[in-house]
Amino acid sequence: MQAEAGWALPEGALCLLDADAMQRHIEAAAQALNARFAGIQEPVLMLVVMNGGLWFAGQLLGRLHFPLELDYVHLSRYRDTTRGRELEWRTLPSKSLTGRRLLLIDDILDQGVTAQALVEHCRLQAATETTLAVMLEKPASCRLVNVQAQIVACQIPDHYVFGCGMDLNGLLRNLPALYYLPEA
Ligand SMILES: O=P(O)(O)OC[C@H]1O[C@H](OP(=O)(O)OP(=O)(O)O)[C@H](O)[C@@H]1O
Ligand code: HPA
Repeated sequence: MQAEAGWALPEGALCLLDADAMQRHIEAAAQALNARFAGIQEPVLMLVVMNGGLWFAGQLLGRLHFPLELDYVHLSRYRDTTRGRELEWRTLPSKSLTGRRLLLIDDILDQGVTAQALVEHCRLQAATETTLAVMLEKPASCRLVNVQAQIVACQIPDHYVFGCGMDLNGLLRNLPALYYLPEA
């Protein structure tokens, strides 16, 4: 099966959301963020959760109309597999979070372990306020811990998804649409 010239999808891969649908969901999320931060004076510190949050953050950036600074954090649980394991902190933000209004940008809220650890880190660093924005949210029944996203671009069923910044065994993050393998 071929998504577009040059991209060979794995056998059995199905499209969950095409590129146009993804852009519509991202536009709606950008509008929700613009409404949430309308009129702020102090810049929001936007923290991209690498690697998966990079694509969503890139899609959002040109659509956000409030003052912001950009930084990133790198956490990893899946490490080129489709199963979450222990959380590894790879890179902490370079800017101080103390007293800052934070906007965390991640690709997906799945079991919630990554997001919960990050939100807790921000709380311990005495951030003034933390907003978690995710591109995709799986059903609450997937969560191992209690954590909520304030902005969700799109709700999806419980499949391992890839494309739009998310990998399948380390690859295919550059697909502009969202795919899944029914048996994975
Ligand atoms: O809700 P959870 O079950 O904790 O999973 C969500 C996290 O898992 C993925 O990161 P991953 O460990 O795959 O690293 P990556 O972003 O570099 O692919 C994804 O980008 C989220 O950060
Ligand atoms: N796809 C890609 N990365 C992920 C997923 C997923 O479904 N869940 C957690 N990290």
